[in-house]
Amino acid sequence: MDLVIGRAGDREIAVDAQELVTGRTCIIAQSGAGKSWGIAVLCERLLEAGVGFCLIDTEGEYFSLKDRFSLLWIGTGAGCDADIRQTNLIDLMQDAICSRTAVLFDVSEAADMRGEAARLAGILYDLESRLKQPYLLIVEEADKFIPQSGESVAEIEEISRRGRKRGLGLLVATQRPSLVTKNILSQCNNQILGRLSIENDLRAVALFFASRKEAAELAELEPGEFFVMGGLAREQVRMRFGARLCEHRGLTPRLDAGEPAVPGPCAGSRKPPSSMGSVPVDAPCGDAVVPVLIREEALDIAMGKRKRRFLVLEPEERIVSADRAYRPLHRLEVRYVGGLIRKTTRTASFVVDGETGCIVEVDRGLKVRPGFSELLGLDEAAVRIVSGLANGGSTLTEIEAGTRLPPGVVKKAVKSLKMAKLVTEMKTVGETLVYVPLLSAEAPALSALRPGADLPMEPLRENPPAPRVTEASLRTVLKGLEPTAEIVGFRTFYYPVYLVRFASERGSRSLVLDGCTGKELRFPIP
Ligand SMILES: Nc1ncnc2c1ncn2[C@@H]1O[C@H](COP(=O)(O)OP(=O)(O)OP(=O)(O)O)[C@@H](O)[C@H]1O
Repeated sequence: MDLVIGRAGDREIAVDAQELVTGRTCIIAQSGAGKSWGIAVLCERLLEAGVGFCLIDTEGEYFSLKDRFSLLWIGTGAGCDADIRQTNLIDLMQDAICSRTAVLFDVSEAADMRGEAARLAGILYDLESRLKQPYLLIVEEADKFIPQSGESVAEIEEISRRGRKRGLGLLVATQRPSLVTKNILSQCNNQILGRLSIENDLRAVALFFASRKEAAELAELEPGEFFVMGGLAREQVRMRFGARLCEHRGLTPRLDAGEPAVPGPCAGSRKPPSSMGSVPVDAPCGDAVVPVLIREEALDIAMGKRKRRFLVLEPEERIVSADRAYRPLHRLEVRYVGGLIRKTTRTASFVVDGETGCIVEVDRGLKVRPGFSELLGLDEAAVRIVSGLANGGSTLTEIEAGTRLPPGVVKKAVKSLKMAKLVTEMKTVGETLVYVPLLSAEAPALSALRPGADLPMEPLRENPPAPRVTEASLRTVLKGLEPTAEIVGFRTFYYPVYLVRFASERGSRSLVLDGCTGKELRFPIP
């Protein structure tokens, strides 16, 4: 039996249901790349075909399947069909296997997630040793249950080794293959692989590809796109999972750019107003992008970036610290009048680093562009002058003509720009001085700025640093660049980074690692 799960161009892509249900499959992709969507599509197709499965739901994100299908929801919350702590799981699972009923085993609020998963896997294995009915166990967030370092749930390992003969298949999903035990990954004869960009993770799935070059193609995939490989499909294929029949509850929470920032206990001043008393430690302090990298991996990367002693006289660096921190980022929405031929009202949405004023492009990680960093702290006139200076330089009178600013204002602004080392007098033409800009990067045009991707967010429950760059300082810079610019949306969120400090006999240095990709982020020193 074939199950149509998606498309490659105009071709429908189907997987072999027998292989899916009784084989060993891994579905791997970084956060936001469409794993839960893909798993839900697989579940919907299995439900349509009347094939039994049990899904260990760690986030409580699959219960919308009940909107359309009949399945059993075992969990702890209100509305569940059976309570995970009170039900007779052996009888329930026996009935489910025999009647090919799908079961949602929701451990999202269970006190002991691993314990519950172990109990379920043990019961399934024992029942199937006797019943031998095709049935599939789906394990979301496999790194929690079968980690590479630390103890695996033995019952799940056993299913991966000996389940097939009993008709009991295993599908494991993870966003971090490097953190899942190789014992199980290497047993997966079917693979559904989506976008990955962390080097360790690409290395961990390289075993499924003929060459490193092929594996590197994973970094190019779009959300929703996967390679289907192994025995599942007739040939290795790059495809996109199809539409969902039920609502997708794992939707990435969107930052609402238009909403004004609510000054919470941690926004702006870090001290809560006295009337609020002390803030509980776990009170949310804002929205933070979900980190991907764990500290051990950040340390590995830091070790690789250490300066090593090759010559006797070269200093050897030591790692002094590597700590996770949250960097404030501002998402701005700006309205302005633009257009070369016909002037119309336009909007630009973009993200600015709250420490330096750099523009950050948010994709799967951050890309840092100089942006406004050199212009912060200048007044509107100085910004207009330095960003408008011709490369070959301008005289004071030409600046006046170009900016339409009065002579006194131009003189004062040029003086402040000289002090900030952002302009210099290059030459004299007769008696007249010519000023040239010293900006290391051109200020970006508003029309060139992009909003970037929405990354998965969670509430931040620790005190983040207060941003140095304020809405008011950005407003001044934007007005200088484009007099019609108005900020119509401003929201601060937090991005995970690792701050690594090295020391040697010659001094110390620091670097910032992206907490989602592990890449080094080069921010200018404020
Ligand atoms: N095949 C698809 N078609 C349309 N939209 C998709 C598809 N796959 C993913 N998306 C979009 O991408 C978003 C993220 O997908 P999903 O929730 O499946 O990510 P994920 O890999 O499970 O992330 P995480 O591991 O953080 O839970 C979805 O909310 C949906 O909007």
